[in-house]
Amino acid sequence: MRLIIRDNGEAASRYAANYIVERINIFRPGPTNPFVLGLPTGSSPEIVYRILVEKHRAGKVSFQNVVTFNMDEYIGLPRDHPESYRSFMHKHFFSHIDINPDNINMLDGNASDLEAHCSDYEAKIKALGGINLFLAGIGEDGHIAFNEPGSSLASRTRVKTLTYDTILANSRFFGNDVGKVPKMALTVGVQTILDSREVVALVIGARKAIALQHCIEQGVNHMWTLSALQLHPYPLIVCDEDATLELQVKTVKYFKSIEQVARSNGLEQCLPLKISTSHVPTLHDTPPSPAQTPVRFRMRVPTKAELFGESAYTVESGCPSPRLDSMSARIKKDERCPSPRFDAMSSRLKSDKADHSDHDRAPDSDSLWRFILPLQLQDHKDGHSGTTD
Ligand SMILES: N[C@@H]1[C@@H](O)[C@H](O)[C@@H](COP(=O)(O)O)O[C@@H]1O
Repeated sequence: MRLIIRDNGEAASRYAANYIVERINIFRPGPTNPFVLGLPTGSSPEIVYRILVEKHRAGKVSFQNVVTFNMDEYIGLPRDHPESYRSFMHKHFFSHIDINPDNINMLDGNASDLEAHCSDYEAKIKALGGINLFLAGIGEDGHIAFNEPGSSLASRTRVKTLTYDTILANSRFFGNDVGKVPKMALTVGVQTILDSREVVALVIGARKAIALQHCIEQGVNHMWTLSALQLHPYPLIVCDEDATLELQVKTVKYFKSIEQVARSNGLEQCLPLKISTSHVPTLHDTPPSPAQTPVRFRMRVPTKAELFGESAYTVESGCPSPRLDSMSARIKKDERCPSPRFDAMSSRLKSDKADHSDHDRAPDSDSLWRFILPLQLQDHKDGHSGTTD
């Protein structure tokens, strides 16, 4: 996960726009090799579109060989309604750039067969070889596109009923009249987004802070579908300071330090020039051998000694591999916290072996099995089959 934090929405949007321009230009798209770009709507990406248009006018980028797929569209709203996402895209972006109209793909919320339309949309993305970069927008409830809380993380383009939260949030575009906001929409699925080679999510404003916190500091959860980005190999979140309000200080500092350290080493936080696969790795994949990995992806992994210094190792007899010690072993005994909890825990650990540092050691495999086996036996006794509902 890469998190880029900028002072305000304008600066965050500029970063995202520059990033998109760079990715298109590096790709060098042509008529038979188009760059496939996923696009959002909403107030957040408006500045990105403005900057992309400026860059296009300045001759910095062409969209002639770019094919676009929009994320979502309301169902039942007339195509030319000012709040349809089709109108939004033409107003803010398509009518100002050199894109070939045939290369614009938008979901049609008035299609006669919505389900067939959604399958065709997926098929078209696939036929083009997948999406190179999906610029994603998120909602206050953590939805990505219109994948509302509870959406399957394996979902694809489909019909979706909007939550009351989303209807309420979007009523600002409909004269604050909740009754005028469509209750259903078409949206690409979470898996459609995860299949893209890169995802850049734009998170602007304090009202998105809780969603960002769930996405970054908590686990993957279908109630915050943005969090599915944790499963993507190249997710980039670009946000403003306000959106970080619910993050821990150490989280913000860490992500800022990643960017600073990379830059001080002459690197930007950027990806390999071309990402050649849209396959999202799973735990079942066999990792490629170094010989199979193209040179441009190969990175030398620093040794533990380089990262932590030699003193951070303890070598135990009978265990030839060096092992990192724990923080507590580096604190002198008389500086250790004398709290009853610490004492109770350490005395329980001490009972196994006299040496006080024992609790820093990983349990040997025998003791692990002693712990795991009774649980497994218990499972069988209770008739657990190991399957889930
Ligand atoms: N379906 C759209 C989303 O695709 C978009 O990301 C979101 C954010 O909108 P805003 O940027 O106005 O908060 O709005 C709607 O809910």
